[in-house]
Amino acid sequence: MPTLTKLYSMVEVACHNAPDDCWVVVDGKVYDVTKYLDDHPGGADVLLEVTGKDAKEEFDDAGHSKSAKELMQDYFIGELDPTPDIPEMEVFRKEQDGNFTSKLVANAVQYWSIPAAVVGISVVIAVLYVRQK
Ligand code: HEM
Repeated sequence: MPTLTKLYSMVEVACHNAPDDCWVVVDGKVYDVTKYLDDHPGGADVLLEVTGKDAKEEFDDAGHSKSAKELMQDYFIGELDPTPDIPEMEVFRKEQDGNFTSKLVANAVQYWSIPAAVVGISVVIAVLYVRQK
């Protein structure tokens, strides 16, 4: 039967970095070694040095035995989430200048200048036409 494996981000793992809350990552697997600190034959210090971090290199350097690797399973709590962190979306808002009058003027210029020019030119042409008669 398939089992559900909990996924942890590296950000979350990094929060468990104390002697009373000590997680380590080895080969993409997350271990809570808090209760093993005092029993670890390599000492608590080496584990505390890599707590909240990926300790694959240090773990391999120590040349752990097969039985040590089997023992690790007792402390396994989940796997590292392979999904890359998605940067938070930034919301861009057009600057609000808050000045009502200047906005009104800007809108008037934008939307009324052409019709007003057309009307003005038409009036001038009409006046000239009437005077000629
Ligand atoms: C759940 C995780 C771990 C378990 C269960 C574990 C278990 C053990 C065991 C049983 C030994 C005795 C030697 C052997 O049988 O290989 C040992 C030694 C050692 N471990 Fe770990 N270990 C763990 C994680 C780590 C990590 C992350 C590091 C490095 C940061 C580390 C560093 C060492 C060192 C330096 C020794 C001493 C090696 C020696 O004296 O030759 N261990 N460990």
